[in-house]
Amino acid sequence: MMITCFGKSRISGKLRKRDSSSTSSPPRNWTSKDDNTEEEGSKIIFFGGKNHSFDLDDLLSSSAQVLGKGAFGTTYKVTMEDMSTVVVKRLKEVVAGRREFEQQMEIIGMIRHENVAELKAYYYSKDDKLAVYSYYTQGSLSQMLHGNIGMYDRVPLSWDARLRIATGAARGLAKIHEGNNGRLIHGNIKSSNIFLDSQGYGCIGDIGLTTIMRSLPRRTCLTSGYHAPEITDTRRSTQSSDVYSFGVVLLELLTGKSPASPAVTDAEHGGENMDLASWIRNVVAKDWTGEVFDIEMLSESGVEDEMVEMLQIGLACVGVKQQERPRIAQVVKLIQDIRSTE
Ligand SMILES: Nc1ncnc2c1ncn2[C@@H]1O[C@H](COP(=O)(O)OP(=O)(O)OP(=O)(O)O)[C@@H](O)[C@H]1O
Repeated sequence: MMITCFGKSRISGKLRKRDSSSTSSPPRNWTSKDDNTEEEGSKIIFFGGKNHSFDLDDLLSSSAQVLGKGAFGTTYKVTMEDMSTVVVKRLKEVVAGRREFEQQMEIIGMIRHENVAELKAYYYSKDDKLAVYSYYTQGSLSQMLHGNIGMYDRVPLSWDARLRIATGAARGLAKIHEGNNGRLIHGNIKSSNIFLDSQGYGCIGDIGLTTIMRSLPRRTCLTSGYHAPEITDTRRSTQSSDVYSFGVVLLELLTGKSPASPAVTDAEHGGENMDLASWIRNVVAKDWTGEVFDIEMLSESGVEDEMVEMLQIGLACVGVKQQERPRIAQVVKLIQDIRSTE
């Protein structure tokens, strides 16, 4: 194995062939030791200086647990021998060639911000594409808002906690939009891609994959509740469509409702399912604003004005006309102004 250190090390190594049975949940070694398929020129690329706590062999021989399967592949929590933990995303449906894939990863790898999940390393071979991220122990915002219902009690999220999550996530997205000379987009902002740091601020994960992956089916976009109405090809997402998706997350934080959930119905339209943004526009137009907020926060006193301010920011973000949506830097400022101490 050859290691060269130029701030970012390139380590040549072998990636054992993908193991299609690696989707079981119990911790296990996720590649088979005796499968030594090697592809010439394939190497794992690390970011962030030469002090890596693991290399490719460590990664491949570690226990992995499936965290979930998303549109872009399977996500594993990998625990190394030294007990450090990373998240490895095994990407499927990559449509970019090696060069475009590497260029995109280089752009993402440059982003270092406390509210953005760090891309630690990536790997590209004909059969396998991996992205390695830092692991967030507290799970995603989606799990916090909607998880584990019926199994055991969720910890309710206070308004303060939600405000912090929104503040951090907005800062993270603003940093992402500064990437690639101000042209970088995320393309898949949603609550399962937002995590919490140790102080409870939101952090954005899964950066920059959308443009190198196959476009999501139109139906998925229509039913997810997160995609801006103008998006017909997710590879052509824009910063403005990111702002729309971020607005949906704000509305999700305020209402506690999942944008993809059929629980969002409109009685006046015969109980028809409608997306979260449309439902809230409807309710607000009828001047029933107070009724949209998550009942979990109803017992908190003196916060309704702040929630109404956030609702206005969310509604501006989910504007149907792209040109009327604010830029994310403006959204950061508006959210910070809700409470000047944040
Ligand atoms: N860095 C991370 N730390 C902790 N949990 C993570 C991390 N990245 C992803 N997860 C969790 O792993 C699970 C699977 O994630 P994955 O990204 O594959 O799917 P998704 O978020 O549901 O959909 P999509 O592929 O569209 O992003 C989700 O519950 C997600 O919140």
